[in-house]
Amino acid sequence: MPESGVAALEARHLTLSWDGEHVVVSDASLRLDPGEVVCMVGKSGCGKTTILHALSGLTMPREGRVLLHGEDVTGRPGRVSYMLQKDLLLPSKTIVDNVSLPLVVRGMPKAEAREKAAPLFERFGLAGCERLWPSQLSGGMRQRAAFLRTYLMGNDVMLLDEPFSALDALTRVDMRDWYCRMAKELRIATLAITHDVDEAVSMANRIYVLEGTPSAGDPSRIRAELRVPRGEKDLSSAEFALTEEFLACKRQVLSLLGR
Ligand SMILES: Nc1ncnc2c1ncn2[C@@H]1O[C@H](COP(=O)(O)OP(=O)(O)OP(=O)(O)O)[C@@H](O)[C@H]1O
Repeated sequence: MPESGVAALEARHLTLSWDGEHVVVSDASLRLDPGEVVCMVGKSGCGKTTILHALSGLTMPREGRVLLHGEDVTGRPGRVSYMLQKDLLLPSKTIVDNVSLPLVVRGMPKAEAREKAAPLFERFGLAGCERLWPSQLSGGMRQRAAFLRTYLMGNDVMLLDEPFSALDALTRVDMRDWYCRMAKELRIATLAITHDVDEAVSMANRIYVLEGTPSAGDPSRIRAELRVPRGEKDLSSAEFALTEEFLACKRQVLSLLGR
């Protein structure tokens, strides 16, 4: 159940447009509670990334507000952690310098930033990788480094744009499990965009389904908010994906998407 207290991140009645004229997303309200993983699915071009931009403060909504732990952060970037589709690690920096970059950019001396990042390497499955170059890591390890850098960027709210899409199928399954465990332990509230319905249902506590075709003048809105019936057993995402409950929920999402 959503917690009754203040949401980690809340969007109230967002109406979004790129040019101030054409509405891409209309009246979208959503919330993330501390420590929960929420996914957002919808057809290509329906406005998922547009919503993440507004939630991250990179763009100003035409209408509506964004609240971070109850504080109005509408149009104020740098308050939540936002990870783009590509890992974008800088090839000329070691992993420790890549992940501590957000702290250095904010003015922290390099040595102090490295010290702050160091204890998290183990938790992010990167122990021993501090001095390696991005090219020496596998795709999954690079993605872990990107998660750690994103985590150091802000606070306990992560916005992820298709975080696992560049990984091979098996690595993706492992990474979903790892991410969900790690996010639960660190109480990171996550909103992840994915095109993969299996991924959404296997990872999320809740799923927002978007509908609409803004390019055809039909602004997107949140069609449904589904609670994923994960049960009390604390199954990993891979284990949950083998249950009847998973299949029933997947059918429901696919039907809402018109498939
Ligand atoms: N920088 C931009 N300037 C103008 N229009 C944009 C910009 N970015 C996106 N759009 C338009 O806004 C609409 C929503 O795009 P958005 O990228 O948010 O969709 P999406 O659901 O994330 O798509 P996908 O799943 O393909 O990544 C599209 O019609 C797109 O062409």
